[in-house]
Amino acid sequence: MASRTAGDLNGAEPVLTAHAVRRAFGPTVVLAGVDLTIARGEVVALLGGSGSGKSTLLRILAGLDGEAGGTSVVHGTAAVVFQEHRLLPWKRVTENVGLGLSGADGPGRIRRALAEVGLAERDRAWPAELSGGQAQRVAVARALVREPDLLLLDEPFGALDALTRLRMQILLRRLRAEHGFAALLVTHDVEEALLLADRILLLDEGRIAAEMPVDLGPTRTPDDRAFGALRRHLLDRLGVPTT
Ligand SMILES: Nc1ncnc2c1ncn2[C@@H]1O[C@H](COP(=O)(O)OP(=O)(O)OP(=O)(O)O)[C@@H](O)[C@H]1O
Repeated sequence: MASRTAGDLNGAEPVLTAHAVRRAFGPTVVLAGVDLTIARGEVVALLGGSGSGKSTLLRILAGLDGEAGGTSVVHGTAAVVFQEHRLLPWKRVTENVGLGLSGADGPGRIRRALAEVGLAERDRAWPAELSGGQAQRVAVARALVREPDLLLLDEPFGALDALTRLRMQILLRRLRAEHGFAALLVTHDVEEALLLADRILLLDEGRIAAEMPVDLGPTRTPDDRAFGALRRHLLDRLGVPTT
């Protein structure tokens, strides 16, 4: 594990700074004081056991939880993608992507965002006519169209089959290379974290319990030896036996 803390970026400009984030539900303390900084353009994966508070933290950082303690600031625009696509069933794809978007360049931006996720031809479709993977790509387009500085991703591919999931991971990697957005990716999946992240954080007992840089380069694959070593290390840290 790296010696620096999750709040120290070695001088890089932050896109998100959160300090002493706390959240309890009744007597149960879920987040006991989380410090977190994400640099502009950095992808950070947040791993942790079921119920460790990952989604709770993401909702707080997205400004969706008014009850939390501490401070959290996004320096720019953030957009959220959840595990469920959350498209409005009574609006067509193009209207869903453009929801809340104003300005004369709106239609052009919507077209570009849909093209980037490979769905330019489905702009007139209704959500019910899409596959799970297509609907999730629309959700990604709806986030992209806002030209976010920070994407907050809560298990965005968790409900998809393995092949679609892999396609979405590759898509996200390409979009990130093209747009340079930062992201916080909540995931259960150690391989997904290693494929996509520059840095991995482990949430445990309401705090960032460990932090690990992922120095694998942009074209990493699970077949790389270094990838395998990091994978074993992380699973070990999460208490999952690998033999
Ligand atoms: N609105 C709520 N009211 C009461 N308890 C809640 C609420 N939201 C979350 N919790 C509790 O907070 C804890 C953390 O939940 P959270 O969904 O953040 O975990 P998680 O790490 O995202 O889990 P998973 O990986 O299983 O999705 C759980 O014990 C959950 O029951």
